[in-house]
Amino acid sequence: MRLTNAIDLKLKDAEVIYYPNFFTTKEANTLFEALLNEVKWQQDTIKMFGKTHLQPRLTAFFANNQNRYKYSNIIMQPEMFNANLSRIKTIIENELKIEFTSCLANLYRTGNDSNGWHADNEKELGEQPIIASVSFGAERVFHFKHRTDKQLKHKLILQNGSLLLMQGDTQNNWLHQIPKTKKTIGKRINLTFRIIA
Ligand SMILES: O=C(O)CCC(=O)C(=O)O
Ligand SMILES: [Fe+2]
Repeated sequence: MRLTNAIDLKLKDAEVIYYPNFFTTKEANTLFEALLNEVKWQQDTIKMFGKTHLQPRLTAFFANNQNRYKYSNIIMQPEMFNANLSRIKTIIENELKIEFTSCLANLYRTGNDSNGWHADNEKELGEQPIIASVSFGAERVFHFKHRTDKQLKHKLILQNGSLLLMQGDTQNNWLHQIPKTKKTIGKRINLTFRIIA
């Protein structure tokens, strides 16, 4: 049921599948409210090109091991998964038949919050990172661009309750971002489940 209406994006040199109805709207709305209130959302300072900035969104990091996650010069120490995050993790694992260790959570407070062009290709994610990315709350546009073939771009809307699975060589060949938008929109929570060895 959860994997119905799957859309294979058929991106070149990548494996990206979008599951628009992974969670029902009712489940997604309930989880959105719960996570909004129970997660200790933080705004970290990142260092890029020698300058420090506040990240343009709030984040939190969870894992079932002690492994830290390092990116953009920040080191995130994991917290334990709470009950809702554990339930979400188990549902995803049972459907995808993949086990995850960690989850980086993002809260986009308004359209002015964003996530700049990047790939999730840190060494600790392995050579072909598998990332299962769940969205709750307001819809946001997600952009892909190929690293070397500049013609190749793709846009999709990440709907409330959807799951985006990125695997294979996706992170090696493509970058992704959540751009800012001038539209007045509500909050969005994104959970990216990862395997961090
Ligand atoms: O918010 C999203 O959908 C993307 C999050 C993301 O790319 C990340 O946390 O690495
Ligand atoms: Fe990412």
